[in-house]
Amino acid sequence: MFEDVRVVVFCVSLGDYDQYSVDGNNVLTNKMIQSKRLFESIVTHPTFDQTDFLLVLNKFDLFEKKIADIPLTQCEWFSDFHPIVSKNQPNSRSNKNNESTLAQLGFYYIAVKFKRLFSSLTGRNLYVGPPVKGLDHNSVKDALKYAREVVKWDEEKHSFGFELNDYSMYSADATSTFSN
Ligand SMILES: Nc1nc2c(ncn2[C@@H]2O[C@H](COP(=O)(O)OP(=O)(O)OP(=O)(O)O)[C@@H](O)[C@H]2O)c(=O)[nH]1
Repeated sequence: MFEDVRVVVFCVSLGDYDQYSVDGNNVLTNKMIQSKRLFESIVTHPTFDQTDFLLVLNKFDLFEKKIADIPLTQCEWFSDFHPIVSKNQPNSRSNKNNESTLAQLGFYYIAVKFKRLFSSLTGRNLYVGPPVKGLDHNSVKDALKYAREVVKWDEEKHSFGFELNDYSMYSADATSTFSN
């Protein structure tokens, strides 16, 4: 842990929502819930009380395949995920009609979950990058580029002395799509 960190990049595997492993107390726990607990402990650490956080949701390729067969509600934290998906392409990975796929809706829902959690714990805004496919070099590059933008916005905020709007491309503003 370093004290001069400008932005903390917190990485979560989207495929963890139906995975379980034994936690520190020897209890079999959902891996997304484990990530949530780690997230809670890190974002509330006094070292980071002025630090921006960027959430990177990884393994989107696996998530696209998995969510077609295994409902997101498998994870207790996501029990209120009831998306309205077009009958024409409920699980499609293509997006020909500009309609969101189930995986995109799931991604967005998880991003909002983390954003609300972060804001309830810190009173600040969590940045969320675009979905990442870790095996795709360009996808990782885009996530890192986004992290640099967050640092740049933070510098501008301080030099101009005003609060920037939430530039996060998956901001919590459009949360009406989902119930909380
Ligand atoms: N398909 C896919 N594989 C990925 C992606 N990102 C990383 N991996 C692969 O995932 C493997 C390691 O990642 P994890 O299994 O998450 O590593 P870990 O956190 O040590 O493992 P767990 O604690 O078991 O989750 C490597 O084989 C990576 O190549 C991704 O976005 N998509």
